[in-house]
This record gives sequence, structure tokens and C-alpha cells, in this order.
Amino acid sequence: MADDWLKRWHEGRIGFHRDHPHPALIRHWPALKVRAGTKVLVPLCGKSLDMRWLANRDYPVLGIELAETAIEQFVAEGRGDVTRYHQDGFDVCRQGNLELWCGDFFHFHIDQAAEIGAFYDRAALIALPEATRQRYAFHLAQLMPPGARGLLISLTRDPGGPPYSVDADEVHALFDPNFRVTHLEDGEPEANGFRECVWALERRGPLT
Ligand SMILES: C[S@@+](CC[C@H](N)C(=O)[O-])C[C@H]1O[C@@H](n2cnc3c(N)ncnc32)[C@H](O)[C@@H]1O
Repeated sequence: MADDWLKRWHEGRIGFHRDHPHPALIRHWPALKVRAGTKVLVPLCGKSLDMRWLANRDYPVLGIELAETAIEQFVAEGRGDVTRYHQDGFDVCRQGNLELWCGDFFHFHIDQAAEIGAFYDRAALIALPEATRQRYAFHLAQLMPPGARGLLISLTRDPGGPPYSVDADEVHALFDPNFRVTHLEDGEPEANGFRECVWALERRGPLT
């Protein structure tokens, strides 16, 4: 699976990448009322411009991405000095208030997540096959402190993937145990039959 993603990046088969920040992020992030200055975790981040959108609005970003190519392209296409260092088994690239950790999201642990207080998932959950999605939802919950909010953009489609179809029942089954889940909108069906759905999630506290 990891090799498939690295191959995709190597060959430039990155149809999932968007040239502009995602409209649903722009529309819905402000309503989450995440305090400015809160660090936002972006799992499976690719070279998404959504990270710059967040960083430009005073949300420091910590992205995690398997493919070094994605991270190198991201910083090359950005502005500002780049600092590189190694931390806890990850190669980290920092540019301004963006830090991109190169490695496996499932190897990123709570002690590295201390400052994180929000998250943004566009095409991360839906990039993973079914069994791994359960692991993803659990791992994300482990990393988020009570009260942390995030935006999830999932997708439904005819069978196939990636991207995989993750319907509303599955979103609830995956996240209800640890998050308050609110459906925000369904996008228009696209020509390829994909349809995005937008969700707000809030990490529950121990007694909620
Ligand atoms: C469908 S792309 C979405 C990228 C980005 N979120 C966006 O919206 O453009 C999924 C990305 O996750 C990366 N990836 C897949 N499995 C991963 C893992 N276990 N840890 C970190 N990154 C992973 C892939 O290399 C790929 O760049």
C-alpha cells in the first residue's frame, strides 16, 4: 500500500491534488470556531494547498505524509526558508508555521502531538481501505485532546478505490464512539460519480 502511494507520487499520478484551497474548507472552517494559534493536524496531507490556507489564517499546521516527493514539492512551491531536521523517526521539513512530517501517520504518537488542538481531513480517511479506516479513526481519536474540533471531507462513489466510498453510516460507526459528529453538507455529484460529504467532528471528553 505504501509503495503504491510512493509510486503514484513518483509518476505524478496525483489526480486528487487540487490547485486551489477546498471550497468546503473555506466555507466551514470558520464556523468550527477553532481558536487562532491552535495547531492543526493534517493527516495524509499530500501537498495540499489547504495547509497554506490554514497557516495563512494563523493556524500552525502539522502535516503527515508518506511521500517525500510530496513534501519537497510542497515547500518548493511555497515561499520562505526551509528547515529540515529529524525527530522521533520522522524527517521534518519546516517552512514558516508549516511543519511536514515525512512518514507513516500510524507511527505518529500522542507524545509528539502535545500541541495539536484541531485537525483537517480531506481525502485521508477515504484514501484508506476499510480495515485501515477503523485504525485511522481510533488513532486520530488518540491524538486529539477533549474538545478538539476538525473538519472531515469524505466521499461516496460506486465500488472501487482509492478513493474509497465512505457513507454516512460508516462515518458515524467510525467516529461516534469518540467524537460528536455533525453532518454539514453533501456536495453536488461530480461527473465521475464521486460525491463529497462534509462533517464537523468534536473530540468527546472522558465523560461526554
Ligand atoms: C488521496 S491523497 C490526499 C492528499 C491530501 N489530503 C489532499 O487533499 O490532496 C492521500 C495521501 O496520503 C498519503 N498516505 C497514504 N497512506 C499514508 C500513511 N499511512 N501515512 C502518511 N501518509 C499516507 C499518500 O501518499 C497521499 O499523498
